[in-house]
Amino acid sequence: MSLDLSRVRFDRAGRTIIDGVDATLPSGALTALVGPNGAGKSTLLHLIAAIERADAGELHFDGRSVPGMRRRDRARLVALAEQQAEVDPQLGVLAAVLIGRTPHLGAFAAAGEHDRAVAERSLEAVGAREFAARPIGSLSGGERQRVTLARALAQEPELLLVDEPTNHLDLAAQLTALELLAGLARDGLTVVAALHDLSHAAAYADHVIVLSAGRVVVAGDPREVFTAELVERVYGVRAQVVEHPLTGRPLIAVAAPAASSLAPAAVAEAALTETRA
Ligand SMILES: Nc1ncnc2c1ncn2[C@@H]1O[C@H](COP(=O)(O)OP(=O)(O)OP(=O)(O)O)[C@@H](O)[C@H]1O
Repeated sequence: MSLDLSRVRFDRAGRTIIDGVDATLPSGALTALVGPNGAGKSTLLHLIAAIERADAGELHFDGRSVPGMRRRDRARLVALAEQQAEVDPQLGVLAAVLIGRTPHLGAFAAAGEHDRAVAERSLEAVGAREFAARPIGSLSGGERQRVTLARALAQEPELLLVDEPTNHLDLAAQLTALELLAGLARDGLTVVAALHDLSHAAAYADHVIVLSAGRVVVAGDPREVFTAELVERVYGVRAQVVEHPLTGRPLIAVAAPAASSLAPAAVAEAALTETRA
């Protein structure tokens, strides 16, 4: 079982934003989607969730076409947690998480005891149970981020997509969120997370996909993918990959390049040129 993307292309405003992406994301694993700003990470998550429709190509999960599914079936299969989720600030946290149960409710049926229990369990999992009775609008950015993830978990999906799950979180909360995602993957959930911190991706992901300018530069085991040369080429920074003194995982140390460095657009083009070569 896997999530398979084949020649996926997406154009917007006369530009090709996702440019022929081929990728196989293993199921029951945490895949990190990394790449510079504007590489297409969020767009790719939107295409996988079928919030946006690809202009070409195919997306299959476990052999089933995700965009081709009935909306309700898809909502049971895939959940997307992203920061920009619009929620009424007056809405209580538990009620907001219960929205995640919608695909599991019968037509016109209200959430029942089971749904409430799932919502509470989801809040518990992200360490946000104590906020259950508060209005969403009263939470800090990091607290809200956790509630967004809880809502996606309450959906009980097979495929969980998370856009920048560590954003707004303090150091300990970042690690807790990543541990949670890695733990869910170990329990069988297929998790795809767009991440900016390459060391986080190296420490927690089973599989990594490096995107640049809408194309896959390289994909595979993070211990093999993250080389200094790759990081320098894709991000235009100086890099060294060393062993993390506490965990033994790869730690990607970066520094600004000399003043004569390439401009970001040239870096993206250089990354892809080398890939094609
Ligand atoms: N509605 C739109 N109209 C025009 N261009 C868009 C639109 N949505 C996204 N883009 C462009 O598509 C590209 C990819 O955007 P996307 O948000 O997927 O990148 P990202 O890798 O998630 O970036 P970031 O790390 O900054 O969040 C960017 O250049 C962006 O400006």
